[in-house]
Amino acid sequence: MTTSSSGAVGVGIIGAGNISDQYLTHLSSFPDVRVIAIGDLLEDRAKAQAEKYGVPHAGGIELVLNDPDVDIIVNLTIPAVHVEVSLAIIAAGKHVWTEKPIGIDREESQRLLTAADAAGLRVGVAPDTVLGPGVQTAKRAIARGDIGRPLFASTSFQWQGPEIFHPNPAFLYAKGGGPLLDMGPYYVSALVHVFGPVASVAALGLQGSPTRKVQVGELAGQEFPVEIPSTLSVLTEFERGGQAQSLYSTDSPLKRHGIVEVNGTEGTIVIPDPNYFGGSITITRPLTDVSVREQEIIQVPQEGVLTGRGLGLLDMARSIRDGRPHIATGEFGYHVLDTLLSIEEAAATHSFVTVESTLGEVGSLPADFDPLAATL
Ligand SMILES: NC(=O)C1=CN([C@@H]2O[C@H](COP(=O)(O)OP(=O)(O)OC[C@H]3O[C@@H](n4cnc5c(N)ncnc54)[C@H](OP(=O)(O)O)[C@@H]3O)[C@@H](O)[C@H]2O)C=CC1
Ligand SMILES: O=C1CO[C@H](CO)[C@@H](O)[C@@H]1O
Repeated sequence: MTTSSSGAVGVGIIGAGNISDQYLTHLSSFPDVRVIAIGDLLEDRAKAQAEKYGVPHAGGIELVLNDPDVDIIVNLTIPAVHVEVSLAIIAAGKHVWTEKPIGIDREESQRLLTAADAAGLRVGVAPDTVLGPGVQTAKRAIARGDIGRPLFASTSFQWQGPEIFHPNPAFLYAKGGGPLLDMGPYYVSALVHVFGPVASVAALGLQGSPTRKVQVGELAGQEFPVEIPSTLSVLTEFERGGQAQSLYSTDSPLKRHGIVEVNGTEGTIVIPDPNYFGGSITITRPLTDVSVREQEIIQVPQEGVLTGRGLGLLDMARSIRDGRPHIATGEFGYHVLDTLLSIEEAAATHSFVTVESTLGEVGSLPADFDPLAATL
């Protein structure tokens, strides 16, 4: 349970891998949180990150779980152990912020939500990129009616795959990974912010190659198995109306990703890449004078302070202190996972699959939310 009631909220991190640099960079710049401890199975890895970012305590995982000044623990482990590590965090009496996806199956993810509820602790789930000024400004514009009634979205994520930058990419092609489970959380979360919960999905999938090779780092040249479909074409229907067509592929030499376009009765809005916190937002309106074929592209000014990973945890930390709900809840993360697993099932069975979970209103971050202000 939380220990402090004023001042910065104490944060611990479990997992000192690739993405920990981004979290440490941004969390260190938010005055309302303080990273107190970092742990990893490889203690030296945690110690190196602690030294780089001035974190006072570093060592193994238990060190973070047992730190009395830590209120929230960030779970930056691989997806296959997300729930195991998150359950240990709850058992230690701390709130969890976990990287995506919340877990790799429904049953274990529900177990986490039940345990957190029983303990009166919170679960927050990445991605928090969709809380950034990019997606949130676009969401506000759509809610204002700037494109009329939203009808359908197109999203696209295609490239040759994360092994070109990640030194240990096997988990990104294992169960719980792939373009769908690894990158789908960004696109599905953005769509759910705009359209609300998903009702049903249909999909086709394929696997470009049964094995892949590490391209960079010490393991370069090592072959690893591909356990998931590496290309999926998806149709999505939303509960409150609206549809989407989405492509997820790591089988394409042509890099074209970060595409999220929402078409409405009065315009099309282009939303920035949901893997990032901000970017260009534009609206294109129907031609009124059909003799002029040049379409005007209207730039929508991005509102809010641009930061990075850790923003959702900050919203959760402030919400805990204020006694209000945070935005990136465990239930939201569960609905996203449920949707992604339903897509996998739809591809495997060549059918439409009903998404069983649902959500109430999805909260928005106010335009004046300032991560860099000290408010606690
Ligand atoms: N890399 C990226 O660009 C991004 C990654 N993410 C997400 O962040 C998470 C971590 O990814 P990333 O940092 O890239 O991965 P890394 O492989 O770099 O790091 C994974 C971490 O998980 C730890 N780990 C592995 N197995 C276990 C276990 N059984 N128990 C406890 N810890 C374990 C590793 O420990 P050890 O040091 O001992 O190997 C390491 O600290 C994933 O959920 C990913 O989806 C999110 C956004 C971007
Ligand atoms: O979440 C993520 C963000 O983007 C990367 C690719 O560019 C992914 O591989 C990673 O897991």
